[in-house]
Amino acid sequence: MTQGNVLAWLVSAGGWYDETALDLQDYPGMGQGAVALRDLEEDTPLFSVPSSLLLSAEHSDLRTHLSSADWKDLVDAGGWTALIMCMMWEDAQGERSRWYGYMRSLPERFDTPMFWSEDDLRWLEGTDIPSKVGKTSAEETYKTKIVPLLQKYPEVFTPDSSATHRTIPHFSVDDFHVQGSRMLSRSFSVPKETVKPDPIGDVSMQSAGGDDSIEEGSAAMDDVESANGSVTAQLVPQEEGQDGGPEGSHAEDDNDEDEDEEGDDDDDDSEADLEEEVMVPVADVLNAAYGLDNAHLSFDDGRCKMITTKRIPKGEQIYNTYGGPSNSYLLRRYGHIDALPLPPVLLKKLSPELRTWPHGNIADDFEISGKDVLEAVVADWKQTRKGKITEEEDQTYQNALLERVDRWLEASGFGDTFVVEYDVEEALDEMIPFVKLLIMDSATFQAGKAKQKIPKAKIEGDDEGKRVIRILKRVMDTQRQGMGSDAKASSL
Ligand SMILES: C[S@@+](CC[C@H](N)C(=O)[O-])C[C@H]1O[C@@H](n2cnc3c(N)ncnc32)[C@H](O)[C@@H]1O
Repeated sequence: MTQGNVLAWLVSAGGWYDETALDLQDYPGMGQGAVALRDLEEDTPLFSVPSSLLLSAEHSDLRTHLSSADWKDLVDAGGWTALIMCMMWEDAQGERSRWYGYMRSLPERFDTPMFWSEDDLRWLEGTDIPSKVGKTSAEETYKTKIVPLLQKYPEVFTPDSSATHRTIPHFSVDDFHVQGSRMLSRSFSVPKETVKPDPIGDVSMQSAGGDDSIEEGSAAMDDVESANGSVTAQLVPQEEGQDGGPEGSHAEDDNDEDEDEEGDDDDDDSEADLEEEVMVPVADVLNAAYGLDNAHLSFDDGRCKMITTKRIPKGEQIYNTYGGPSNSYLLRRYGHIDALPLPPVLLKKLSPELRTWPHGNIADDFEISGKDVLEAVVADWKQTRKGKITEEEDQTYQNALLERVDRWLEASGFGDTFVVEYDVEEALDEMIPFVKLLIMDSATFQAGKAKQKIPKAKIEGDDEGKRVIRILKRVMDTQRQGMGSDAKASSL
């Protein structure tokens, strides 16, 4: 089945779409997308998907084939492991799966860095992307959580003879990556009540997991309260830079940000406990580009409904929103970037050579780790001492810095990563006090500690101010050098 007739499948499975309003077609560089077949006014319903067709760990019948304990283990593996396993299983069910037509429409190949060669990945060095791809941790999850189940339940995990639509072997590690990537680039986060255990399927009551036991990742899509009170969902990150994915379970990385989406971080309980990661058939055929969204998915009356949010002239593409994330996020999860004309106010901030290609993504950012700042402070200190430092002095200095880092983490309300956007003010408001705290003399540090104070984000023209600027410049230079050397290495 092609994506074109996933619409026909939707109707046959109990969904609805307005065949006078939209169809699917290929868009160069984007894959398939939806096109308006006539002028569409704002608030025009395009299609609706009953909640029973949302593909979630709760809705899949897989759990009825495992013992309660094994299902619970799978769910407790965190993140999206259970859903990815269910997707592998549903795909291998062939015609027996309720989602057969949908599964057949999903891509098997992706352009995301997860599938790049080592050589190509070198182009990303100096960015935060390689550390977040998490291929190794995904494969570890596959080995420790998936393989034991495949071995224990060989009949359950034998593909049906009708499941011939795949080129990648069912239940292989490649399948795990493919389903994980499908999920990363297409899943929605919906209110948990939308995905109650299957209302029409034959899910048994033996699940040990139950609704609340599914660990959620932070949302791939954001749920917000719409004007009419229904809950809406976007294919987006909850907040900029908070990314990751199925990968605690599947693929992403081991860093803090991703722990959220992996569901490993239970501290952030409120959203996670209320939301469930699901695949919403057909809603995920819509592409997105910054500022072009003209339709939105909402949940109302037990159905997901795609509705236009603007007038869409006949022949125009119908876009959802992925929430306007940065290009690094887009590339990692979706395999593409937004390269739109940058507004003059941002262009002015770029160096002349960057202005020669005046395109980009206004949500772009990059991360500077506290460790990089620390290293710049140490390098600056060594330079001012002209290298005349004993090992003992070095140790004492580094220990003092660590105490200050602890103080920063306790008292500043900020973390140990600084996110720099086009508007650098916010990052500087965090980095300047951090650097000042690291370089201040011991008496001032102790006095500030006693008064529970953190330095202000203000630079004076005195020696301290000059030193702060020198250190920040060093941090930026180091970042830039990292990128330059990657490009050189890659072109060899
Ligand atoms: C939710 S799916 C949309 C349907 C997809 N085009 C397809 O053919 O299945 C998201 C994927 O569509 C593609 N895509 C979406 N928006 C895009 C854009 N603005 N530019 C390039 N590719 C885009 C990316 O491959 C992304 O991973």
